[in-house]
Amino acid sequence: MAPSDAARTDGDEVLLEVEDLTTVFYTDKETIHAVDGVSFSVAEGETLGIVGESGSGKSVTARSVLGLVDSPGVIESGSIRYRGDELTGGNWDDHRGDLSIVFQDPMNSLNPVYTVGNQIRETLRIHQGLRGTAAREEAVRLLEAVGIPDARRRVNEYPHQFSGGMRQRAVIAVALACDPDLLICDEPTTALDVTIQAQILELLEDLQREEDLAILFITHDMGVIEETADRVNVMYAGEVVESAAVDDLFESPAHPYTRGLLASIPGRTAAEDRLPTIEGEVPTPTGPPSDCRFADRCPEAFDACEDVHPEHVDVGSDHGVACLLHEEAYDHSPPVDPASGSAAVEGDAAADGGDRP
Ligand SMILES: Nc1ncnc2c1ncn2[C@@H]1O[C@H](COP(=O)(O)OP(=O)(O)OP(=O)(O)O)[C@@H](O)[C@H]1O
Ligand code: NI
Repeated sequence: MAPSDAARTDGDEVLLEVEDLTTVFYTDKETIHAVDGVSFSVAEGETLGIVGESGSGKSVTARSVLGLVDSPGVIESGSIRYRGDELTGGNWDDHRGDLSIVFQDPMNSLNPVYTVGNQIRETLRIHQGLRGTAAREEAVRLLEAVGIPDARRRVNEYPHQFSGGMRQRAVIAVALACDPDLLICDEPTTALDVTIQAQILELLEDLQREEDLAILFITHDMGVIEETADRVNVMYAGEVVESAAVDDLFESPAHPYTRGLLASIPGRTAAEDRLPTIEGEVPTPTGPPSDCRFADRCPEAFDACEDVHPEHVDVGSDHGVACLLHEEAYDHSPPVDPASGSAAVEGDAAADGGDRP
């Protein structure tokens, strides 16, 4: 049994299971381990967030899951299973419509020379075999479902006649036309202004409920994670460095990188005019890891962090972290055993012989 099976406690069926996924780009200059030993699973109807700075491997993870990694990239090892079926090795075609993706830039996802309705109907034809009136009606229904007013008229318009927010809604309608069980959203709101962003997030939430979708939600924004995700993977330089339920992660972040990302959310720190940011940037992972890839930016790093690659350890129920601060052999944190901690305080108080009134 895979560790992720054992860790899952709810009754929902596991839809997507990624295990030890490694995706490598062999460029002329270097070998980039863009995704390096990543494991996670998504249950039916769940939203799993993937968060991390630019270059951490979020999009390559998404493209790997969809079988869209192109040369010079290859899925080097690992397993991607959809409802138990292995997808790696070229078996994506059996599940093409089951997984669907919404990218960041709606203008690149829509073809400017076809009407929005045309593009939805084409997807309906390929993935659901719908044609003629049935396809036309379903296209209108989908545009209504994603909140486009006057859908019956607008279905005949071209992408450039839509505003940015409406275009992203149209892209989501195209993605839904596959009738997917899992929707992968790769920074779907990053190109939109804040108000529109909030509306799209709300739409995704509604759709998830109504269409019983699981969502893999990719963003660099912890604030968006808080609003959308049930569970979250924090990625850094190709690796998942922490994973937990969202509430858990926000209450007790275990990785210094996670704490850094959380500190950059507006409103969570006292000095709101100058948000703390993590100095430096994500390194390009050019070989198998021999250290903690975050060590040189980490405020809590110690010597061993430069020589030892941290393994995932459990720090709570369904809460894992890869950081030497949490490996016993390298324990640099103060004693955490609450029982012995309180016993020591009582002992001291008794020995002091009544300092307190
Ligand atoms: N086609 C490619 N050829 C070579 N390297 C690539 C290619 N695509 C991605 N990479 C590398 O893989 C690593 C991860 O990239 P990825 O796009 O997944 O990051 P990301 O987390 O999605 O970042 P962003 O927030 O900027 O979208 C980066 O080092 C990137 O340079
Ligand atoms: Ni990306």
